[in-house]
Amino acid sequence: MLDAHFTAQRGQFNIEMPLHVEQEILVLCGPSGSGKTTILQCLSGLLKPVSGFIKLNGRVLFSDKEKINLPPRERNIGYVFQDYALFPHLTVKQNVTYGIKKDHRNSSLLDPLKLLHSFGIGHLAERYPGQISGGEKQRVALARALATQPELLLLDEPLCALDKDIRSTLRFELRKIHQEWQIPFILVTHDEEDAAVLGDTKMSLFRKRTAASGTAQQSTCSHS
Ligand SMILES: Nc1ncnc2c1ncn2[C@@H]1O[C@H](COP(=O)(O)OP(=O)(O)OP(=O)(O)O)[C@@H](O)[C@H]1O
Repeated sequence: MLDAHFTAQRGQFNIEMPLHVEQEILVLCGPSGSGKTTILQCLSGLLKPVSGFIKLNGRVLFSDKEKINLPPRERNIGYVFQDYALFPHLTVKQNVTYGIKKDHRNSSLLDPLKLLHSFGIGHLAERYPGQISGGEKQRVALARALATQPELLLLDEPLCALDKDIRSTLRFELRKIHQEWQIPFILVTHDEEDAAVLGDTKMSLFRKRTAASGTAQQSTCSHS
């Protein structure tokens, strides 16, 4: 379970974010620049919030009062980036193996090939990212993120680069993966259909101008 309430700042932009996510898919929606990526970056440890706290399954990841700010590698959070961020010089199998913690690499439970087969891409193990399609890259990125055995999975626009048919197949697969892994997912999307099909809960972000100069921006949110 994720429990968080923090504020963050990016230049003239600031946001206050209360979050409570059980084993569900929370969809974050909002216009461009409303702070969706900023929220994922704070949760994953790539950006330090200004104040507040972030707790995952009772473990404090960030707390300004307790002066705790765990680095990304100690947070146990999987992150699937918008452009998938696969290593182009590593094969599909090596990309997934990279996600497996060193002391688990010999465990049969986390066999990268088994993981690839469970995503229907076992036959692509020896190919490089430049030799596979967008939908296949998306599956590799998911397999790599889940290979770390995360307690929370963050997905930034995971389906945006894909065409309509593969998009609906992958929506269904994402829901299946979520049921199998039983961890909270936070998914950012601009797409109403993604939000409706994938989200157990939806949080909408809104931008408003706050400073007299009209340059400062603040985001607020509402749940549905
Ligand atoms: N490195 C940065 N320095 C200064 N301001 C930034 C930086 N990164 C983002 N911002 C600003 O922070 C605000 C929120 O950006 P963020 O990327 O979180 O929005 P988003 O909702 O994810 O947008 P999009 O849907 O376009 O990806 C925007 O106003 C943006 O201009």
